[in-house]
Amino acid sequence: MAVARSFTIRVPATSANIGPGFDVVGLSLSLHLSLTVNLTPSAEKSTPVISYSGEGAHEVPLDVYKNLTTRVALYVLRCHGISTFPSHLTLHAHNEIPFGRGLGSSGAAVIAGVLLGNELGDLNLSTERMLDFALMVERHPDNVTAALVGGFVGSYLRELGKDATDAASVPLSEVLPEYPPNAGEEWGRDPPQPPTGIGHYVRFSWSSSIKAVAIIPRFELSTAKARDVLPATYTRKDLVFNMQRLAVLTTALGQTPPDADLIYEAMKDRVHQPYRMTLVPGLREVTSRITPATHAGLLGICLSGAGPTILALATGGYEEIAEDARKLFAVEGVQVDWKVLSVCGGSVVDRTDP
Ligand SMILES: Nc1ncnc2c1ncn2[C@@H]1O[C@H](COP(=O)(O)OP(=O)(O)O)[C@@H](O)[C@H]1O
Ligand SMILES: N[C@@H](CCOP(=O)(O)O)C(=O)O
Repeated sequence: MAVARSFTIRVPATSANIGPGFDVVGLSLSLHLSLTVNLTPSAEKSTPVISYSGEGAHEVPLDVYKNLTTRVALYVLRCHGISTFPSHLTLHAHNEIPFGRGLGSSGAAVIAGVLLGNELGDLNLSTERMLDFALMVERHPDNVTAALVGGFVGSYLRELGKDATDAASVPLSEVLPEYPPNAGEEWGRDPPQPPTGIGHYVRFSWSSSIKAVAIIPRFELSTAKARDVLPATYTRKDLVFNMQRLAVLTTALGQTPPDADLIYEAMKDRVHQPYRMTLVPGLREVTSRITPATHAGLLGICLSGAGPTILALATGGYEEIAEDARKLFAVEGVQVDWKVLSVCGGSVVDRTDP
């Protein structure tokens, strides 16, 4: 019988897009989802026990077949021929990442699940392979890549051949079935294996003088809903507008001292933010009225991920930026909380001997 062991998994929050980099760039930020995992292998079968504290505690399912993290872990295990969780598994999640605010809570839950599956199955998967698994669930690479590898990261999805495209396009319900097999039965169909090498990434430099002020409205906006408002096609003018800015931004945020004139303009976007204005009252006012001219220290300001959080990148003046954003949101009837965050490292697994 395997020996008892425990380990922890720590995954950061992320802010995706940073203005023009829709579905391309992400930043890992200093709020974390932490899992403490204990295993006391035993011949007796038992269902894993999950406990949970922090953000989302009142709404997150504690059933392993419904919880996003454990469903992803089970998907990874099943793809390696392991159809159940080990017996006597207890899992405590402590979460600092608010749900549905554009700070990558679901991406963090998915990465935590991939890391959990990798550890429980002793699979020794490479970072690239773990990314493949994450991308079968969260199908835009910006959050999951930044959450896994950390820092300021750009990524693309490889163009897949027909078979690999079909494999990567199976419905989420087949990747993550929400039900266990009946007692004594096996799972039905084999889970869809991720194609190899779906996502590719590069880490950009990040100036350590820059902090991120997250202004977090007290309402949730699901990423799915915020993607539904986006158009299917764009004009060449709008695409060129974004590509010009993104090319400059990825280098400008690594320079010390950062150039506010360059960055403020380079964080503008025409691909997602204009369409999401209707979903985030106050977005237009906050992003247009808080500028380097009105707020010393501000470099640029944008919607964080799919929103509703607004991310201000700055070298100082954090409280003034956040409090003025709070007042602008209040005019629209939106209450907010705010935090000053640092760009941090990626996910960490800490194995401790019992
Ligand atoms: N730690 C977690 N454990 C389980 N499910 C989670 C966790 N974090 C997020 N989720 C799920 O992801 C949903 C939020 O995802 P999404 O709409 O993409 O917003 P965002 O990723 O911007 O926070 C939550 O409502 C919840 O269902
Ligand atoms: N590129 C995605 C990013 C979604 O990030 P989230 O943190 O809101 O889940 C998008 O803009 O839809």
